[in-house]
Amino acid sequence: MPKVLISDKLSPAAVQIFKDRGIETDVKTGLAPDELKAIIGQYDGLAIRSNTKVTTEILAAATNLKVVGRAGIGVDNVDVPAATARGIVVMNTPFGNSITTAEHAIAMMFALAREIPEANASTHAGKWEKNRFMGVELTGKVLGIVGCGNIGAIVADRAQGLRMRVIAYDPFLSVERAKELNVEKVELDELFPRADFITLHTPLTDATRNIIDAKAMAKMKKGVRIINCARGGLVVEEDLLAALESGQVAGAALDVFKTEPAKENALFGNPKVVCTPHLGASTSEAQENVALQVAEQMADYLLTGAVTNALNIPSVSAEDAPKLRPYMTLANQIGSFAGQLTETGIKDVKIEYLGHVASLNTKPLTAMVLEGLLKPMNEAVNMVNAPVVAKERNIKVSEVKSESEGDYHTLVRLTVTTDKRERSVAGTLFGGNKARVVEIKGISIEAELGQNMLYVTNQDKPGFIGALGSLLGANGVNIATFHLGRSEAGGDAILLTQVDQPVSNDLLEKVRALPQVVQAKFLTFA
Ligand SMILES: NC(=O)C1=CN([C@@H]2O[C@H](COP(=O)(O)OP(=O)(O)OC[C@H]3O[C@@H](n4cnc5c(N)ncnc54)[C@H](O)[C@@H]3O)[C@@H](O)[C@H]2O)C=CC1
Ligand SMILES: O=C(O)CCC(=O)C(=O)O
Repeated sequence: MPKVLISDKLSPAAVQIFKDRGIETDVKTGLAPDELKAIIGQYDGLAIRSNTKVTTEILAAATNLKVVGRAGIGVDNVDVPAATARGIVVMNTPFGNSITTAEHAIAMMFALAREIPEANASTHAGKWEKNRFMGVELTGKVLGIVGCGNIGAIVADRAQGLRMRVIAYDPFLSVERAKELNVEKVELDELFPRADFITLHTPLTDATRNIIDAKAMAKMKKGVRIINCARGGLVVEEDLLAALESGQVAGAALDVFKTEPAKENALFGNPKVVCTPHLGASTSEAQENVALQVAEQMADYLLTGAVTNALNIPSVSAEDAPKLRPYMTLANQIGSFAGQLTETGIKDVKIEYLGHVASLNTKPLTAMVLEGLLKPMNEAVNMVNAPVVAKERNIKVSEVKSESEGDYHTLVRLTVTTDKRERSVAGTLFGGNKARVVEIKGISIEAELGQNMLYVTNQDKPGFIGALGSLLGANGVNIATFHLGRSEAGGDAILLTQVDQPVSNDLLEKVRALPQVVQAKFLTFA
């Protein structure tokens, strides 16, 4: 039974889902990194929010971990490349808290415009400072959105409801989408001087880190107000403090900070700064959504292999998973077949998807082919890290897809080019779900790959089959199935036989010594 650790505060709905699906679940929040490191090895899944830092060290200790599920959007607290390298799926819940976070940004904008937190504190203190607080109206003001994805788009919609004019900077926002959202797509240098309010909704990446620094703030309209409900690292906090002090920036509302939990910060105590402790996603609705979603997604992956909202592996929906499953076996087998025969560096991998298979999502199948191909060279390879391992080894991987059928209704052909040769193997599904190899090196054959297989290439000459059968029999190896193919009478021939016992190296040498044999190899399949 898979075991999951929930290491951040998640709605109890998540525990219930794991339990209902037969997954043992421990909830241990507030663990120090060393405490997490000490226990993570026991778990197949780790469900987190933003507190837990899933670092390289934690991942190195996570010897059984298969999936990290982020109940939320940003995964900057997870070392995704390190997880990928270890074959661990990282998934998030990309929509569950977007409305809630957009609402928080709007709330922060109001709080800034009307100085609500300061006015609140002053009134509670019995000061009745009616003349101290003079706000600004939002109607007719320009809102500049930096990052117009899911949350940015909801903010745009709500701001338009408030009769604001919305402009957006997002290099990946298409002109059509901008039109649909009724926002004006602009460059960052145009947004800065035009916006009365600027709200940030990008992920934290190398391109967005410190996007709001002294230089950027100098380009802004004097008296601009800045809202950050995305990530602390987007804003240079010292530069913001200076701009607040000079009056260039009239106010800032921050839900996120460079260092979190933010117990100390130079901006704290500044009356122009409104702060919340990373509450963007904190509504009961959003937390219920993300907890349910992450638990379902993790359970699906651990129990069925279905992948949803993964950041480092192609998604396979629960609906597609059963259709793809027999192809996954086939893809892995042909990959493994070629991998076990490959003894020199691979330069190029071509995977052809022909007929019915071409109509499916082939990305996971390519990952499975690569897993099979690379595993003989690297035991730690799996479907998640295989494409990365291939890239690291400078292996060029290409897919060719054609839905038109040839001799087979559906066919997957793998061609591997090494420094020395090109090798190809192709397979199909019989009866809709039985994987069969139907072509090796362009020679037709029809074979089911069992656990122990002997593969021989030979010259098509009389006497070979009898000699091989006698040799195997004399060495206590029983033949279970026997498949032959040849290019032409008397030409190149191949033999693939399933045997009930493993073939020892000594016996392989004897097979290789038979006069007609060119190559003999013992292959194993899961
Ligand atoms: N405060 C909180 O509690 C929460 C914060 N977040 C943060 O909000 C961020 C945005 O979330 P979503 O809108 O759901 O993500 P999203 O992926 O839908 O949108 C992000 C947008 O940023 C754009 N972008 C990427 N690089 C950019 C760049 N260099 N300059 C300008 N735009 C760029 C993308 O094209 C995309 O449209 C998350 O990455 C997360 O860090 C999300 C949820 C809750
Ligand atoms: O889980 C949380 O409270 C933070 C949410 C968040 O920052 C995100 O989803 O990116």
